[in-house]
Order: sequence, then C-alpha cells, then structure tokens
Amino acid sequence: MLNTEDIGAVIFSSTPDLNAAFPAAGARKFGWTQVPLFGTQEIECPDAPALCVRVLILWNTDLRQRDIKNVYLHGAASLRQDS
Ligand SMILES: O=C(O)C(=O)C[C@]1(C(=O)O)C=C[C@@H](O)C=C1
Repeated sequence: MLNTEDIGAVIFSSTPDLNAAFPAAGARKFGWTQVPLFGTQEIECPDAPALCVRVLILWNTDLRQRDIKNVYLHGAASLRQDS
C-alpha cells in the first residue's frame, strides 16, 4: 500500500501530443496536495506509443528494487518487454 507520507516526489512525463492539462494538476485533484510534483516532456521517439503519460514515484520504502512491480498499461507494455 502506497502511503502519501512515504512519497518524496512524483515526476510525470507526457508525450508531445498531450497538452490539454497538466498531469500534476490531476494528481492534486486526486489528493496528492502535499506531494512535490513535476512535469516534463518525453522525447518524440519513432515507434514509441503516442498519448502516453509516464509516472515515476520516488517512494521511501525498505523493499528491494527487484520486489517492486512497475506497471505498464495498454500499448505501453511494449516499452519494457523485459519487465
Ligand atoms: O519505461 C518506460 O516508460 C520507457 O519508455 C522505457 C525507458 C527505458 O528505456 O528505460 C525509455 C524512455 C523513458 O524515458 C523511460 C524509460
């Protein structure tokens, strides 16, 4: 379970085709009002999925990296076939 108090910061990247709203603004509406949030733009890489938001959560945990499951939804699953 992810406790908001354990989140150091969250970084969002959006593909250049997404510009209607800031992902960080959505996260605040969702309840992350005290979490430091930052947005950036992903590079336009040929064959990479369009309309894609990546979310990197910097989370204080005692878990080992190999015990954390990164989640890739829909077409984004093709980005990391090794995970
Ligand atoms: O994990 C992703 O979302 C990817 O697109 C893969 C990958 C990578 O090669 O590790 C590539 C680009 C992103 O900026 C981050 C990670």
